Amino acid sequence: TTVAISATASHPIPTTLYGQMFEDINSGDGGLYAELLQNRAFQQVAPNTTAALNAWHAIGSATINVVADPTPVSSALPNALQLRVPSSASGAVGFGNEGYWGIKVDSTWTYNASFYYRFPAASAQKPTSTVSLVSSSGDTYAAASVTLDGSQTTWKQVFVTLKPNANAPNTANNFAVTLDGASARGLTVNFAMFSLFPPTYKGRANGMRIDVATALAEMNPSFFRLPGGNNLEGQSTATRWQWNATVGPLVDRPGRMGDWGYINTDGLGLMEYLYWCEDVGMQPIMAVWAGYSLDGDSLPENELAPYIQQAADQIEFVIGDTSTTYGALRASLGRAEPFNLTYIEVGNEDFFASSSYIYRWRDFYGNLSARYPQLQFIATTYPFNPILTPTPKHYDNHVYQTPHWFASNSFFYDDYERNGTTYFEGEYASISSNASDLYGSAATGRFLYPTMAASTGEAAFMTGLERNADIVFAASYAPLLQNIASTQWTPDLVSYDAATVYRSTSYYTQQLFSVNRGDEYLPSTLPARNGTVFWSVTRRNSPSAILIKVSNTVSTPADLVFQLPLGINAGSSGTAQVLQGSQNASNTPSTPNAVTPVTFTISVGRTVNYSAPGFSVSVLTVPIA
Ligand SMILES: [NH3+][C@H]1C[C@H](O)[C@@H](O)[C@@H]1CO
Repeated sequence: TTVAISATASHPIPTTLYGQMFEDINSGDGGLYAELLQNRAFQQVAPNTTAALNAWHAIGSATINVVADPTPVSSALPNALQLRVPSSASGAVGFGNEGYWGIKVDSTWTYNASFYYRFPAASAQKPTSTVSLVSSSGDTYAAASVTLDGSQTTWKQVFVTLKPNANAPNTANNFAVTLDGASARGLTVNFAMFSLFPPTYKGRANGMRIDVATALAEMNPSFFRLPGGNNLEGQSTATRWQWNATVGPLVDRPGRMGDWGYINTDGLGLMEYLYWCEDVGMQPIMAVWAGYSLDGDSLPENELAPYIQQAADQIEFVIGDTSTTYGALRASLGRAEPFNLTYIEVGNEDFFASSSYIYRWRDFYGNLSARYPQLQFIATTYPFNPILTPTPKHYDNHVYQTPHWFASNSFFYDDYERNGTTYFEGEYASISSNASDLYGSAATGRFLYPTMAASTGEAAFMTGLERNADIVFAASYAPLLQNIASTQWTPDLVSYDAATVYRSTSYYTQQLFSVNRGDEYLPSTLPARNGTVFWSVTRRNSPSAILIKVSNTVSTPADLVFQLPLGINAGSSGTAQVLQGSQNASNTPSTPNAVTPVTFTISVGRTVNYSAPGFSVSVLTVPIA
């Protein structure tokens, strides 16, 4: 196939074209958010239940129980862990936390631990507690002593640093707090708001896990959609995500039952998201809750006002100057300067509640755009179905489909009317080989991890996003992250356990496109709409180059001859970065590097001759003078 490349760009590649969709779907707690202790503050649990002790266990003859403390550490955290030492105790007594399905012990790290304690009944005792990192088989990697003062009947926070003396061979390790039983007989001590942090990405306080954050940053993302997805919406109005519950001291954050079946600590809150965006160089695409929750309830129009106000307050917190109420709150939390914000997403997937969105959009958009005319608002129903007023300038399209669908819909946006509307392809992924059961199990075709069929299908679709980037301003694969020990949705772009990050074939696909996006689109001979090989050509300003992306979605190699535009001064060689594997090849925890990009030199003349291997994603870089 010969592909003639035009010298005249048709449209710029928006700087926002590639980014990330985030929500806590085992992606925040136990994932990107670096807190190592699970159920660290006994949030949203019923006292005196076994479930309240999730991830905690007693050590020695101690008994532990989650109690509703009569004088709680804060109104947000009513529960405490109560340790009772039997009168006959001897040896170590206390409790441990297993982390998020394990704790990585790294001897190069300094861990920061903290907790609150108080004695419900004053005691003359001043027992020494040992705070430690121990293997489940009893090896102590790090330990520090903290005296617990029996006269302390009100809450006192203590801090220790832990420096392991060795790397643990695996993640079967616990955080532990113990007393010497013999010297603590009969004592009762209450504890609250534990925390154990490793070093964080860019050293940010209350920040992100370095290895996961690094994998995400290495995609060169330009935006970060937050806080969801379904996890914005709540199973009910009462359990929706509320920005104001996620900012301020951790001890004041109540947490919430997330929409993926587990409690969110909200330690990763709005301010942490915004600092994260800055640390990586992304702009937020920030969602506001818009009156619909996943139980199917839409608020009636006459009840929207307080929620519109809460959304306005959320925006004020982000961009208000310090003379505003919530700009001042932000300043009081250490950040006087407003954050960068352009895009607001109004709700999530409101095609599930299109009829109420007619008034919900009208009122949320109407109020918020009047207050913040400089912001861009994104609607989440199907484009122009139903008709919304005022007419949205932007829509968020989502699609979960088969590899074949993606390869067959590379021209999805070519047929879109050019009427001033621009589109956010906010969630897309090849998730199953079974078109008639997309959301089924692995047994019926669901992908547990992306495969090369999935990734080349996505890449074919992405060449279409670049060709139509005059109306597509942003695109992101979803979901972004999963903890393989507790998964809510597959496949995901990046997977991890307590020790290791696994980059999928779709991760490398996203990375190849995002890192090599170029600045303007160069039209070229169109691929066949119903073909199997797809390409996109862009020009990059600095360093000056022509970038040719190719996806081959079938097993037979594709011989391509790219005719460089006349008048450009290409050198005699370029590079090819190629991700290639068999149809079902996949990077998994057992085969983490089955398919990784390789780079090699290609010869360049008036043409670039390239044979795209079967099931491959390629980026050809042709430097131009
Ligand atoms: N059902 C998907 C659509 C929703 O917006 C996300 O939360 C889910 C996983 O990406």
